Amino acid sequence: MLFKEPINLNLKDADVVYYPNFFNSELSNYYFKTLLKNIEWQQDTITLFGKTHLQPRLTALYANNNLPYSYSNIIMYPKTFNQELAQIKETIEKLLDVSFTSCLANLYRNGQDSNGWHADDEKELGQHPIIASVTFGIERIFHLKHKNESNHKAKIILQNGSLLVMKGSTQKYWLHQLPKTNKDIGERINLTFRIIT
Ligand SMILES: O=C(O)CCC(=O)C(=O)O
Ligand SMILES: [Fe+2]
Repeated sequence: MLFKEPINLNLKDADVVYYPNFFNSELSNYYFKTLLKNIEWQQDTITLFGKTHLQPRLTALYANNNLPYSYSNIIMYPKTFNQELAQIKETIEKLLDVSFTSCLANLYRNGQDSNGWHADDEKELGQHPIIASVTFGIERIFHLKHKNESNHKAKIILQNGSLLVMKGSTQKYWLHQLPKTNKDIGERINLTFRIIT
């Protein structure tokens, strides 16, 4: 394991830390290939302003409890962790000294797949949610913006094998997104470990 220095984004009203090479490239490539195959990817429909759309990415929910996760009019029911997800979860838990219950996985198939502006502030995540977000595969740009102060924003490239940790008041005061890109790029897997109670 390669624990390069973490980078604190030093955002106002937030606590966001980036670990560029949390997993080395060999292990990251192994996880990418295995998870692409082993995760039971699905594409849900979401309803926004009365109109139904396919979500612009594939998702899956895993957990060590049977609690569902609901957001944007979707309710997801978890599957039990497979071996790789359990291993990744444990590695991150050792670093952060927390126990996650759940993992919401995202598969961005190409540059046209995306994740719009949102905060992960659902009730079942609690008051100050900690979210550990891992990237495998093609790197993508990640945006953050303050909900009330438009001069506070950040952009970061989430590279293969990286870990981004958002905690404290981040979800209360900030939004984040993964925008589309017109670049002809391949797949990215994102794992967001969460505590759902
Ligand atoms: O793909 C990412 O890096 C972000 C995913 C995300 O924000 C989410 O699943 O809530
Ligand atoms: Fe999110």
